[in-house]
Amino acid sequence: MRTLFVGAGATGGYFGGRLASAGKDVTFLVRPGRQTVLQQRGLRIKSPDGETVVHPRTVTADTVDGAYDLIVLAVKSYALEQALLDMAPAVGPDTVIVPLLNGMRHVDELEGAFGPERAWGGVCMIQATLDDDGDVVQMTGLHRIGYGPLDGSEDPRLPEVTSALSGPEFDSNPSLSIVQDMWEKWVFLASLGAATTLMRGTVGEINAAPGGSDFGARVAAEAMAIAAAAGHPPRAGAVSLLQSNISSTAPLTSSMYRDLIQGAPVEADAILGDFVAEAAKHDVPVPMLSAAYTALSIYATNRS
Ligand SMILES: NC(=O)C1=CN([C@@H]2O[C@H](COP(=O)(O)OP(=O)(O)OC[C@H]3O[C@@H](n4cnc5c(N)ncnc54)[C@H](OP(=O)(O)O)[C@@H]3O)[C@@H](O)[C@H]2O)C=CC1
Ligand SMILES: CC(C)(CO)C(=O)C(=O)O
Repeated sequence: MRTLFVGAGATGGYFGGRLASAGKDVTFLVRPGRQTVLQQRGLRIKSPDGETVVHPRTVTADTVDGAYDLIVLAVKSYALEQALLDMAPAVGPDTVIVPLLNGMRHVDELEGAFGPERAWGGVCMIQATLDDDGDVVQMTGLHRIGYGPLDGSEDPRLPEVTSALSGPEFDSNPSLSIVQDMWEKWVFLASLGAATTLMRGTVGEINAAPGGSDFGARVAAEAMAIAAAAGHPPRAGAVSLLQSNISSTAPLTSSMYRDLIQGAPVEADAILGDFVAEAAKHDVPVPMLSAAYTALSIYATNRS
């Protein structure tokens, strides 16, 4: 399958780079600055297991070369609007689009732009970032991608998409319950994101501080209550994953926390703003999550 990754940052660069390295037909839609870095240094992935470099095919918005079978969307929520315009020439009648963004708002935007027959759901679990050289750094051994049709149907394109997104180097999961998977990921990330950004520390640091473990447990309980009220109560596996991570003593972070401490833009509206709004819709009290959203909104205003 001719596959286009939109964005070659931490997530797109990691999963697309691994697939390119495994010989899959992968192209990256990038902006000119990123294209120069990839041309000069290659796409380097630094992981706990070592370093890999690939020299992938890239296009920019003005050189998109026709329709792709599969598009993996890997930009931040605040870059979505422009990315949807830039990728439009790559969308054909049978294109499948798999987003890796956190939150849920991009689902409506994708369906609105390209139709429900092309917009699928997607999630990724990884802790990754770009370093000062523009190399992708995978910080832990976690690397999993999930995808599937939003209506949970056995779409005939699923086996081919699965094959296109499967490489030897990461876990790849086709799913017939992708909306539930995305909600569970949202609960997980909103909890980790709210806790780490409000407390300005890693999960391990929070749990080592007085009151920290109680705080983490309250944040997680609020997040699970929102999902339950919205009709997506986390399943047992998701509950235990969240509970074990939020009470961890390890230096776990979230992409939003890493962005915050680097002074970069944060996805506060898409990850916490929409989540808090969902709570209000269902009259679920969420004082901890609201406080985290307020704090991030102040940060966002002050940096603009
Ligand atoms: N990092 C992580 O550990 C995880 C992140 N996520 C989620 O994945 C999503 C992507 O995050 P992440 O990969 O970390 O973000 P990054 O900022 O690392 O990468 C995003 C990339 O998108 C590129 N981009 C933005 N607009 C366009 C455009 N119009 N055309 C082409 N490229 C564009 C940026 O390029 P440029 O260099 O030009 O700015 C940047 O390299 C987010 O929603 C995040 O929450 C999910 C799980 C884990
Ligand atoms: C919580 C985590 C690390 C899981 O992939 C994540 O999605 C993020 O930090 O954006």
